[in-house]
Amino acid sequence: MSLQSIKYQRGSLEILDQLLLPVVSKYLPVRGVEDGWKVINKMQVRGAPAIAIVGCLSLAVEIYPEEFSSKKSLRQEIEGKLNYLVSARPTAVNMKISADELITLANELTKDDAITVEEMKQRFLKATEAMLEKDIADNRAIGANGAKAILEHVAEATGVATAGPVRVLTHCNTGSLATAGYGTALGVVRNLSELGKLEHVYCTETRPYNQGARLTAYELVHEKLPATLVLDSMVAALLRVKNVAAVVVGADRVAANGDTANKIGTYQIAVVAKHHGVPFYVAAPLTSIDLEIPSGDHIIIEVRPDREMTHVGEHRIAAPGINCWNPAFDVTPASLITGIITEHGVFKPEALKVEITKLLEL
Ligand SMILES: CSC[C@H]1O[C@H](OP(=O)(O)O)[C@H](O)[C@@H]1O
Repeated sequence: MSLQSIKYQRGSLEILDQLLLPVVSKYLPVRGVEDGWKVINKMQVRGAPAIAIVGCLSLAVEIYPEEFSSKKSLRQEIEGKLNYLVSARPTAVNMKISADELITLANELTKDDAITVEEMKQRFLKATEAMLEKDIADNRAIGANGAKAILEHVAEATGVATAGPVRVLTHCNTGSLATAGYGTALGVVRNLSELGKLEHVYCTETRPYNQGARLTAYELVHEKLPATLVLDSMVAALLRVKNVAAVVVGADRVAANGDTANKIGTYQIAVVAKHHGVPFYVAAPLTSIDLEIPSGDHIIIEVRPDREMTHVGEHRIAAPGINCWNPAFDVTPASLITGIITEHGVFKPEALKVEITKLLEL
């Protein structure tokens, strides 16, 4: 059984079909952009960073064997196909940010008379391929920064010099199955474990797609981490009786003021964490932070098919004819977020825009 969500070599891309996990581990070929759009839209691959990487690599495998008559035609192909891929799922910003960066690269190479059309294609392929290793490196940095921040917060809150092993709660799936590897919020959990500082991790089932029950639990059991699955409805009771030291979740789009769109259910977990005085952290690479939108009010929330709620596989679990509301995400206001964990450090929401702007100007 594999935890590798993406398998790529130049000219070939496969994704682990996450709709079949954890029962069946099956890889699907992605032969081009149309396949890429479909596997993202159907959530056969999901997770903000993985969406961007699979989307961009689907274009890489499509143009790899092609000959282009001019740099202009290659640039037009790159721009048109990347903008199409952005439409596969609207909430996560990673695909949009990656598309904009690669289109900027294509424009720069088009203008550079010293670059041939074949050299331009090779430079584009290398730029998309670099996303894989960069994502893993970013996630390892997020893991280390997040574990340090949580342990420091707990030490200060409990008046000890060094915090002992801690219990944490996470939501949805933010691990190797949502990224190129190691994960964001689950990367923080992995780093705590590597430090010998993970007493226990609780993961929510995360209805209706069940990313927690099917994917996060799968990753945690696979790595033999001390973990317990809880229902989404159990979070308040869990925080009241189980001495959870911190909550750490992922992000699909963080606005400039720190408001964060993440899997549906995140907002209510943040409210419950506030009530119980439990610090609430968001783990997000810079590729999930959208400084172009001022607040979470501007984030488009994807609404998915009713069937995801009314059925588990082919088995109907809801009364025929009932209306459904199935937003895939909600927005947690910055006021409920203790810190935003990035590969460059952990930032207070109110400091995010200034700090990220400084980083981007470097
Ligand atoms: C590092 S994954 C970020 C984010 O993506 C997941 O959503 P989905 O499974 O619908 O793609 C979830 O919101 C994770 O927190």
